[in-house]
Amino acid sequence: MAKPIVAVVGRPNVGKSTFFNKIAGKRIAIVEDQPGVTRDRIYTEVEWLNHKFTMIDTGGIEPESEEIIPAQMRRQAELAIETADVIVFMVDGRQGLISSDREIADMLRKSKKPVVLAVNKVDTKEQSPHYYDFYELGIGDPLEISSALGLNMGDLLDEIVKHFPEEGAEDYDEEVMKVAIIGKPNVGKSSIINKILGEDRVIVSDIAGTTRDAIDTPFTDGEDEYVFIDTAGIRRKSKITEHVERYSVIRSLAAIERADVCLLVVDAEEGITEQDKRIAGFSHESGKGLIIVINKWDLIEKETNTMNHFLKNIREELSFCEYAPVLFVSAVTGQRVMKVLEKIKFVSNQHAMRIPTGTLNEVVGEAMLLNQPPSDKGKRLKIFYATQASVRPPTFILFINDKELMHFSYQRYMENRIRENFGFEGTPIRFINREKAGGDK
Ligand SMILES: Nc1nc2c(ncn2[C@@H]2O[C@H](COP(=O)(O)OP(=O)(O)OP(=O)(O)O)[C@@H](O)[C@H]2O)c(=O)[nH]1
Ligand SMILES: Nc1nc2c(ncn2[C@@H]2O[C@H](COP(=O)(O)OP(=O)(O)OP(=O)(O)O)[C@@H](O)[C@H]2O)c(=O)[nH]1
Repeated sequence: MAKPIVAVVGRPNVGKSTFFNKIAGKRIAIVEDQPGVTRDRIYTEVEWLNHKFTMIDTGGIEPESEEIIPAQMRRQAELAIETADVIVFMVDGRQGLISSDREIADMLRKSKKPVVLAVNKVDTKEQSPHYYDFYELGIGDPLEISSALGLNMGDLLDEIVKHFPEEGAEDYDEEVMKVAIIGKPNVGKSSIINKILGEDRVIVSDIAGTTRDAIDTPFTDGEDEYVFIDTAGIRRKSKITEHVERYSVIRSLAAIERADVCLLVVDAEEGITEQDKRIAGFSHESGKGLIIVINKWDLIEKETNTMNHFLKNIREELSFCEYAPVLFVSAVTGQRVMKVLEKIKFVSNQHAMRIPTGTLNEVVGEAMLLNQPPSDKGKRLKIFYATQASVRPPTFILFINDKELMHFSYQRYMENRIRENFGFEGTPIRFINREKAGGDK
């Protein structure tokens, strides 16, 4: 099930960043510490009452000129409408209702997306003098909060999670391979899609009962069913160029959430950029399969080892996702483009692979014999038992004597042993360490 996305919108200065930081800084925000992952405050992972979701910050509007603000605000609201499952619309309880609030409210209402109206800067127990005015916006009951003081955050989060899609409300059948094609503008995403679709593949135009058909591209290849997620922006003929990098990253995040496998397309001439690292990092943290596609390979002058040099550089720049296969393609000449589909199918299978418990424990046991678990103050780490708890991504539970003794490097070693034995190419692997009660300590 795709993790829901929540976006916060509102005019400048109502307190969106303060709110975001409050939520992100709280204990409810879980951010795994993975070395090498570029992070900034475009998104944060939140867990509330057993609901996990991604909250995105559509970002500050540069107060360049009075005219530019409404246009940017509209763009922000549009982006939230396109990408989010629930929108938090924030207004200022001190300043009260102003015309640009109405303008955003109109857009949100028309979108029919669930919207939670947050009246911010209510720092005391007293109601905002403007409280009842906000009913005029036609978005239901306003909820008063103070982002600065962290008041009523729980009520707001309760309200947000109430609007999430039902568990199991999936867009597509289990066997459909959901693929997000991500990457910077102009790297050749649509050229690759068109090349793949151009060959003998059937584009399925009518998938009944989904609202997603306008933005996705489902197709079949023989028996195999695929869907390219959120291709509307990519395939649109006349494109509105996404000037703000943040917006294009947010769009990628939304596509990644809904996908199983991500195809990160990179321009060979440009190499890996900060933006590529950011979205690859998100794919990794979201536990998706990942394939790196170096496109425009026709433009590179090749000497001996050119490919190896590239590969080395990619591994350095994207060290946290060494598992991702790399393909060198040209959408223009068609070189190796058909390998892309093959790889998607392969990675999708790896992502969903299950290892029988017996076999897994043989490998874990052997790994412990080859390289003794670490010890501290005379106490040695013991792994009693391992089991694969879930797929997509493959997640292993290790029953151990003491969590303190499990070091990152040993976990890494275990991961490598598991990969050597079973593959898992293209997918991240997760471990959960669980102390075994009453175990032999
Ligand atoms: N009193 C009070 N002030 C707040 C509260 N939340 C935010 N502020 C203040 O409001 C101002 C604007 O807050 P920001 O979080 O930067 O607002 P924003 O909506 O992100 O603004 P942009 O980035 O310009 O879109 C800052 O001076 C905050 O300190 C609150 O709950 N109470
Ligand atoms: N030489 C060469 N040019 C390519 C290749 N793939 C794409 N291009 C060119 O690169 C430009 C951008 O290609 P698009 O497919 O539109 O890129 P995109 O990533 O979909 O771009 P956005 O939709 O803006 O994100 C076009 O002029 C393509 O003809 C390639 O493999 N080799």
